[in-house]
Amino acid sequence: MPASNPQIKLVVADTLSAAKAVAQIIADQVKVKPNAVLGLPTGSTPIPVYEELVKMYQAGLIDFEQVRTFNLDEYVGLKPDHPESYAAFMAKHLFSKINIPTCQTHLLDGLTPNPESECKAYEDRLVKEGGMDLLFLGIGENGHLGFNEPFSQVGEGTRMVMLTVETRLANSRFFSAIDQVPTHALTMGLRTILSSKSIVLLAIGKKKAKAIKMCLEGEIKDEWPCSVLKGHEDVLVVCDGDAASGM
Ligand SMILES: N[C@@H]1[C@@H](O)[C@H](O)[C@@H](COP(=O)(O)O)O[C@@H]1O
Repeated sequence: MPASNPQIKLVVADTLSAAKAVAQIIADQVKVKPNAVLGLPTGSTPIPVYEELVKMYQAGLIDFEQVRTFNLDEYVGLKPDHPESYAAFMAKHLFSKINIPTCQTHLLDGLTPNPESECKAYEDRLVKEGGMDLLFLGIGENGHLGFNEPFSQVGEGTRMVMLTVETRLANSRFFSAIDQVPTHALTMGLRTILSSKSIVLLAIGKKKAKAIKMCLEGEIKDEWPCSVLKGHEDVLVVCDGDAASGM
């Protein structure tokens, strides 16, 4: 199925093959550049990719010793050991199972008393490390990238944002009730996302079909943050048939 924007490449595969394809892209990047800087997402979509990377590591097919990572986002107000913090998610699904030194994994501090300086320091650290070589993205049902909700601006960097009710509702499946879902988050901005040298986005399931359509087709629209990817020259979107069914 060709993408209407010739700059964005699209691959449609079954769910497991899609996750394996993304893991292979990450492994290939690390093979070419052992100290690659990777941008990483959370959510349910990346879990099979992280499982695949762990298997590759255990089989001696990938070495994370020199890799550096920057996570896309973090909830405000959750302690790093809260099971739904993104710090805990990354430790559980990836970092505790591979040989990456902790000092090379970067996450925004959701407990910071000064979000502005925390976000600026995060951007500065990313620049100091040479910027992202490869950013792996998931996507929200409303087209959010990281926590850049609809009407985020393309010029925005890492910052604190308020979450939409629909995002809190979508993510409430991980919490005991919607009022337990944080109202704010720290997130890389769309400008930060677009600064990555290459981007691979994985989308699985019918609920992502509209967002994927807006990502690949038509103009860049403020209501659909994912549509800004049309402005980047090296984006690969990997989908299952359901996520690609809107096109
Ligand atoms: N901040 C994250 C996003 O980075 C992620 O892409 C999205 C989709 O999650 P899932 O893969 O569970 O659908 O969820 C959260 O809101």
